Amino acid sequence: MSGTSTPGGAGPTREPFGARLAAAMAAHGPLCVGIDPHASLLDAWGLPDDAAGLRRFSLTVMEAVGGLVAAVKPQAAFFERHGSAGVAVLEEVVAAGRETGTLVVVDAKRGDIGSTMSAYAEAFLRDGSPLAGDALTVSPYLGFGSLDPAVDLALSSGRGLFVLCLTSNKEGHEVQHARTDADGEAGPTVAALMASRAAALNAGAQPLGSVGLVVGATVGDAAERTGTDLTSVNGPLLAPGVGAQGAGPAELAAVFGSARHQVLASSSRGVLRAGPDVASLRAAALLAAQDAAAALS
Ligand SMILES: O=c1ccn([C@@H]2O[C@H](COP(=O)(O)O)[C@@H](O)[C@H]2O)c(=O)[nH]1
Repeated sequence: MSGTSTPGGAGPTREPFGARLAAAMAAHGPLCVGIDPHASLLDAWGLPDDAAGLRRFSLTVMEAVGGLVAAVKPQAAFFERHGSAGVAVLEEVVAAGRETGTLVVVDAKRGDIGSTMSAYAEAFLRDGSPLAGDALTVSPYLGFGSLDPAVDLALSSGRGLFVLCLTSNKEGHEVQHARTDADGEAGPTVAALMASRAAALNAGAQPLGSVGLVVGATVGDAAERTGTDLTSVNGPLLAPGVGAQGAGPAELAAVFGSARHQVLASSSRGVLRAGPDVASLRAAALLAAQDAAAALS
């Protein structure tokens, strides 16, 4: 992560995440490459399913796409399944993002009661923590307010959040399309409420706020059906589901409509299957970035 020291040694300062992401998307296109070292991908790359294989895989992806795309998104689960040695590799990926000037969204989907959320925030959003990238995915299903410690630390450290809103999986609607209760009356849907909470935090930010949402590229007309106003969020929209989950340029354009300029499309397996050859990975990432840019322009 880029940062400069403030005069007087008050610690690093950096542009807000929303501004840094907008600049990265303008420079490299609206693509995030997911780093999801599935056991099957390690095998396909001729690597062992252990921490050494994980490290070779992840650093090869960083060699291929570092400095080339707007962001990378390591999926924490695939690192955690290798224990502490895997978490150490995740730390190396975060450091490689910083060194190559590529934004790192740590996809850990953390969410808990506020007192515990503070500890997650310190792990993933605090200056000096080896797991702190540029942004973190968080789950608001203990209530949006339970995320306050993460919101506070993200905003004060120039980092960002992506709050789950309309996820790409087929089961998400059970929770996200449900109606909330507002003083005994049917209130907005859960997704619409999450979006309005993010919008409140991003009010007035230019060019984009730092509290984004996760909205899958696979969700069709769900934003419209749930009354979720994506444009008013004034923050980035992380759109997984591109590639392996079946979404492509047509789906990106249809799902996001007038909010398309806020979108950071995300593809993991769709790019990673081109490996282990670095040039092939790079070509796959560039093609995905061009497709996303054309769909979202
Ligand atoms: O709604 C969501 C939220 C997160 N994800 C994550 O994105 C990647 C998708 O990987 P692909 O290989 O491109 O399918 C993965 O890490 C998911 O956990 C999501 O898919 N949907």
